[in-house]
Amino acid sequence: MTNQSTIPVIVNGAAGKMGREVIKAVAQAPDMILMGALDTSPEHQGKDAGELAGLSEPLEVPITNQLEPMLGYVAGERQLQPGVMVDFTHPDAVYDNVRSAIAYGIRPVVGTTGLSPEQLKDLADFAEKASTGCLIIPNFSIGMVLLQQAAVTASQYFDHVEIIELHHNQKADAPSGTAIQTAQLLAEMGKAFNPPQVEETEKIPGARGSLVDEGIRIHSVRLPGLIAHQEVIFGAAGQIYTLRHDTSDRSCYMPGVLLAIRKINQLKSLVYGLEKIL
Ligand SMILES: NC(=O)C1=CN([C@@H]2O[C@H](COP(=O)(O)OP(=O)(O)OC[C@H]3O[C@@H](n4cnc5c(N)ncnc54)[C@H](OP(=O)(O)O)[C@@H]3O)[C@@H](O)[C@H]2O)C=CC1
Ligand SMILES: O=C(O)C1=N[C@H](C(=O)O)C[C@H](O)C1
Repeated sequence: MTNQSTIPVIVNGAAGKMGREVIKAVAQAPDMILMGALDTSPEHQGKDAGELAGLSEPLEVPITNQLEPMLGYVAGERQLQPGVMVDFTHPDAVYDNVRSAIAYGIRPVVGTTGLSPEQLKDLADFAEKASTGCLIIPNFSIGMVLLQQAAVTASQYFDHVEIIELHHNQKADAPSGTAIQTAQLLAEMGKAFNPPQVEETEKIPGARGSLVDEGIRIHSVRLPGLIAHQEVIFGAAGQIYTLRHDTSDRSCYMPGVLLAIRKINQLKSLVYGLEKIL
């Protein structure tokens, strides 16, 4: 049953690991309706999004790869709230998807990682000009927001820190979007970390991980059996302080995704990070 406060949602990447979770969460949300399910994978075209997501009843929403007609269809719906596109696709696709959605007046809620700083800046300019909300959220779990807050606090007292992120081996991008965001948050503290203690030589390139903001290093592990995990390790004379977040099920991201869908119509520009809308 829909009414004027119902939010129409398109899920992009609907056949993927995250897309299927989002389909289930949206289908169960009383204030949302799934209006479109997009995915480019040929083997899933035409399948019912609900059945693919493991729901007991079909949602009568077939998977399609036709992004622009879908955006136009939802943009033309005048009896409901403005449309939202949730994107969990691929680092190579997300930039174009977001531009297209904004061009149609559909608000993007983006979980896909791997956007470059230049792409992020360009999308921020585009959203600003269109006066359209756009949420880019590297990690939708509350546990990661809390870990990052604890890391920012610890960084006031520790000068040495390294980040290890561990993920399943189907992940396309490295380092993870979350690790990059964590390093950025620490870098915003305005100090240089890890002052060199000796002259280091990497005997094998990459042995010391990737050097990102303000001297912070990120190490990426990819293994079957993992889902998504991150450690931020602070060191000082005689002590180690380790923060760790582990996910055991992708449902952990759904409260954050639903919150973003509900909040995005209050925004008129691009906002980066779940912590900004909590
Ligand atoms: N922000 C967060 O909290 C989280 C973010 N992520 C991120 O979300 C993204 C997706 O992750 P995950 O679900 O695990 O990945 P999957 O590979 O399981 O799913 C992605 C799906 O998108 C499809 N796809 C690829 N390109 C397009 C396109 N142009 N248009 C529509 N569909 C497309 C893929 O099809 P095919 O397989 O045929 O390529 C696949 O079905 C990653 O960037 C990941 O890092 C993941 C978890 C949490
Ligand atoms: O690919 C994943 O799985 C995840 N990707 C995001 C990232 O790159 O940070 C979020 C989470 O780590 C899971």
